[in-house]
Amino acid sequence: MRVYELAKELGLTSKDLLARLKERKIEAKGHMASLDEDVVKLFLEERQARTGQPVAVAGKRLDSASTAVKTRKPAGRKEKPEAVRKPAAAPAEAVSSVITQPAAAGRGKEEGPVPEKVKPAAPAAAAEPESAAALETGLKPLEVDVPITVKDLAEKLSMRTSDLIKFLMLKLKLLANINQSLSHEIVAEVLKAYGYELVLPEKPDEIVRKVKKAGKGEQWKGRSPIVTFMGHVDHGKTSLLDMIRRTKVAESEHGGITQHIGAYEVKLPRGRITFLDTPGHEAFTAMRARGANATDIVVLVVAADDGIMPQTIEAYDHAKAAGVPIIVAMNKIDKPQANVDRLKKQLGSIGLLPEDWGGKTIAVGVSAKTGEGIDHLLEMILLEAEMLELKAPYDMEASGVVIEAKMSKGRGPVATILVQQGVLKEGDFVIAGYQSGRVRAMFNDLRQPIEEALPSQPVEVTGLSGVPEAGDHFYVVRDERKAREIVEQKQEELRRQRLEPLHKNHLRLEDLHKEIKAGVIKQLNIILKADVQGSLEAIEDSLNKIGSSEVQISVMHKGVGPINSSDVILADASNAIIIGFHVEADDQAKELAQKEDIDIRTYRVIYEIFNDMKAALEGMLAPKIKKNFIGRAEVRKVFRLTKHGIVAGSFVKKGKIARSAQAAVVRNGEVIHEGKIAAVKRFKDDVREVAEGFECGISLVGFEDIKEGDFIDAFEIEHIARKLA
Ligand SMILES: Nc1nc2c(ncn2[C@@H]2O[C@H](COP(=O)(O)OP(=O)(O)OP(=O)(O)O)[C@@H](O)[C@H]2O)c(=O)[nH]1
Repeated sequence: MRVYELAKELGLTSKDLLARLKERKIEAKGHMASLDEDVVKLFLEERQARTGQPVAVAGKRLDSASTAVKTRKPAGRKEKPEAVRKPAAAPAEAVSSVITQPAAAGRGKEEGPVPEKVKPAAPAAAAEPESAAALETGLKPLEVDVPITVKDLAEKLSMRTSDLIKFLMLKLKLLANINQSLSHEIVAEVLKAYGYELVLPEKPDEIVRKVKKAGKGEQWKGRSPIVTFMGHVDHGKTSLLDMIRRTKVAESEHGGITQHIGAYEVKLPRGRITFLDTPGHEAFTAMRARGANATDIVVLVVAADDGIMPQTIEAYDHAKAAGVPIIVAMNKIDKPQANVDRLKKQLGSIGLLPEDWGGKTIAVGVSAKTGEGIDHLLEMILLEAEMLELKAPYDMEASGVVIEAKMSKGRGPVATILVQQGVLKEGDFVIAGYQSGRVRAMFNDLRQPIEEALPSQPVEVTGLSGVPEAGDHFYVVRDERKAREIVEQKQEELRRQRLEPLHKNHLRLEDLHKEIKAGVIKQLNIILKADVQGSLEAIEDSLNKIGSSEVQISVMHKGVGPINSSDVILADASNAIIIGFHVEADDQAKELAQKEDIDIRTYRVIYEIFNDMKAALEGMLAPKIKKNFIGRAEVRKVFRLTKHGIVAGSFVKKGKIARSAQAAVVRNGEVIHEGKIAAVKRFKDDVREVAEGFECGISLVGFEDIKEGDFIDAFEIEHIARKLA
């Protein structure tokens, strides 16, 4: 862990922390200096003594089995289900907080968990209590592979299916049929009511990975840094990568034009660098969300003639969320319009003040056209890499991540993979995502056949049974029979996942208090989108005032414009809530948010945001009103009728438009009006609602400025009972 990271964790500036280190005669050269694990532990323990905050570090791993320092992963909720994560720290309520149906919010503790007529019978396969954690909660562990259908769960609990359905309906307010599959959160809730604690069986992958986890006995050696370029469109990522490849790879002993495999290595006198050619920050975050942390350093490319643009900030936030060090490449300095000073000032304004201006960010002027500054940039990358002291175990079976994969006509499935640990050898049997196979041939980035690939080395492999996905993990399995078994089980798992269970993974404001109480989160992550820059600042200012020593709001990303899918992906990866002020989510984002279960809240008034967030943080009450989207109509023609005033001749594109609903008028992605619907008409008749695919006339109360091309979104307002702490 480095000085600035620990400082951030402790809520200090790097300068303050350096001063404290100095007081204790602990040597640290600057904010980038690496700290001894014992030092980190010391500071964290002191904090614990002071504040009671556990000795845990957000998002960072302290790699040592010996130290008592625990790791907390901010985005880890998805991978680690409540019940297995920490039964002792996540008691009853934490589990019950994750039920999808908002109606469940009104459930009180006083309601007994076991329905009157549904008496639990002894389960068929209850395991013996094995852990001290289990003893504390008084629940018996029961292994259930989730998702599981209602029918199978009933069988497991030796109860009648109809009784389980009744229980789900009465107690969890879930309507489920017997073939409905239930997510682990719901299963955990059911089990708890019957005196059991959900224990998930180990996944085949995990078993193998556990065996493969590098131990102390392994031989750890240095490895080269893996670098990703990110930035605004057209700022020159591809050109820079090309320039580096042309000048550096072609210069190397092999010469000639190189083959593009989505990643390549550059050899320099001081060391090697692996460049990943990912298509953008969304891919970067999507990979990270799947646990494929394939990047050590991000180079943020900003064109010096254009300056910082929305996607620059987006890329920066994605890199920041990943906790990856950032180097800025100020590109296109050959252009007469390039203004490096202006760019440095802008960088300062977003928290990336360059070193030569007194800041901490390495910012290098480059030109992908003339090659100026490229050597310096590479040098800086290597310098940063040295600070990171990147290491990997070598003498073990290889594992890593798939960068890209495709089906080749002549060669079958071809995957570019990045070895992260161990040495991959020709003939190794590998599992990659849902595919497996023996490595038939391997090629380096120059398309030369090789027999071995070392950590940090990108290679193209052939021989897999099918095409894996980018971000999939791969690993070598010695026992081929076992490997096939694992792949079969994984495919079965995939099949079950596709059953799309009723589930809930992400944080909703309503759950916040319980999560805080359970010690699961201490920070409410927010992604903020607004129609204008001024509002962003005002909202962030007011949000910053809410936090207490116990809980805080952290704005992970903010930007002007509609909520897009990149925001949703970031929210997914960082377990954030999205807040829109005078903006709506675009269709893609809405769909993705629904799929990933991301909470998107839109507001018209700043103090409502403030109030909701404050209430949420205090854990006093859930927001009282919830807007449920029910449909969208596109305005095709606007009429004026003598009796009814302005009527929007519309076509219902999605869902339905109901007379009783609340309406929002959306123009160019921005909400310009919200209010009641006055009437919905089919031809001349007033109707209660109009369904998808039909035309209708809509008039709104107190709003006549409707235009062709506007959208009218209909919402049903749901009142949710207040919950007290
Ligand atoms: N003059 C000048 N032009 C550059 C430089 N770098 C890139 N360009 C030009 O800028 C344009 C965009 O460059 P790309 O490399 O495609 O930009 P990109 O960031 O990869 O763009 P996307 O992949 O679309 O996100 C191209 O026309 C390049 O020729 C540079 O240093 N100087």
